[in-house]
Amino acid sequence: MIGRTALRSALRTPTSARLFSSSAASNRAVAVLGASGGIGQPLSLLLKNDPLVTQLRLFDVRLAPGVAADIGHVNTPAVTTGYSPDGPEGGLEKALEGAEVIVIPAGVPRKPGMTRDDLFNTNASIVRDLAKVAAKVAPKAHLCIISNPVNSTVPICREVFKKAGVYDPKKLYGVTTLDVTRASTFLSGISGAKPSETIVPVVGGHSGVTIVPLLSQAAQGSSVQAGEQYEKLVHRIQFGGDEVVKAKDGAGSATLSMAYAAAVFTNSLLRALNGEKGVKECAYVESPLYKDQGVDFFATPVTLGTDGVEEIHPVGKISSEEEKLIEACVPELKKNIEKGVSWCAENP
Ligand SMILES: NC(=O)c1ccc[n+]([C@@H]2O[C@H](COP(=O)([O-])OP(=O)(O)OC[C@H]3O[C@@H](n4cnc5c(N)ncnc54)[C@H](O)[C@@H]3O)[C@@H](O)[C@H]2O)c1
Ligand SMILES: O=C(O)C[C@H](O)C(=O)O
Repeated sequence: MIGRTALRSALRTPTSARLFSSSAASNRAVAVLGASGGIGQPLSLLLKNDPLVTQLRLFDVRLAPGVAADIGHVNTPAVTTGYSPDGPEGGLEKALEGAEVIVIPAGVPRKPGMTRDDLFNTNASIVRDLAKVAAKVAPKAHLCIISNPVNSTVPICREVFKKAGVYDPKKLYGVTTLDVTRASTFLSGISGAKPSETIVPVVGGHSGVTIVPLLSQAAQGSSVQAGEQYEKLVHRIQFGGDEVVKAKDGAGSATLSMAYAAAVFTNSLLRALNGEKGVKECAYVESPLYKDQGVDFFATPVTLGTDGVEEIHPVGKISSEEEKLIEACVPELKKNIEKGVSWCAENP
């Protein structure tokens, strides 16, 4: 039987070095907007367990003080406060005061038969309104966008921040870590290698054909045979979200794996902000790589530093199959980005 001390230490010991890697402690205030939702709750719990988070501000239009009261009883250092629009703690503005990292999973999820773009009409205004307050109260914060359609909601945030005169392209990220997580899981299921050692860069955007896994760059990529096995794996990575939506049968989309992925991304960002060198994650950021084709945002591996995006890495050497995947990705991504930008112009 495990003793109390051993149990306590096991509970505190990272189960995944990747998830809970830490570096020098600093004061870091992280806000989660949409904190009571399917992603927001487990994400907030994981962030409460991240030693780099010193203040955790949870905002939602419902239930956030309750979620914060619950999570606040976990005996880790992050001071946790819940904020609702008309609560005594103050609303969104109060939640964002002094926030350095803002993670946004607010918005509606898909149901079977829907595309992520079908969420645009509802989520565009939710994200725009949250971004407006962030631009006013925490203009220097790093903004990590989870709300779908990410391909469009990230450009919407850029437009809001530009209009407020506070846009810094180094501090705006679409969180695509779940695609990388899935690619690692699915490829390791085939190769037999440990998932933690199976690193697959995933580039492009975050929906269907805009998700481009670069299996040729993974050490285990050669364990996948060209042809049907390769195509099935690519399809599974590109449409992994649909797999979960179907399995949940009307009750939403990926929440737990997304919370994990966002916690990984946030921890990487915090480590970089704290001065750790060489922290790299794939993220959907404003990028020069495909701008000549009208695509302002593109996910590739990005080195993070004390000011956010430090270096955007190119796609690198890819196979002819991957070239075709990028050819399919670019026009779709362009459409999604333009949709966000023009909607913002019409709905400032
Ligand atoms: N980027 C990704 O890889 C990824 C993965 C999974 C889900 N998502 C997206 O994340 C979003 C959230 O998914 P979910 O499953 O958590 O949904 P959910 O419905 O369970 O939770 C959303 C939460 O947002 C809150 N909310 C709505 N409007 C708000 C506002 N104006 N301010 C603050 N909070 C508000 C709701 O009250 C709710 O608690 C969806 O758009 C989904 O498509 C993205
Ligand atoms: O599929 C969805 O709608 C949610 C998310 O984008 C995902 O990839 O799981």
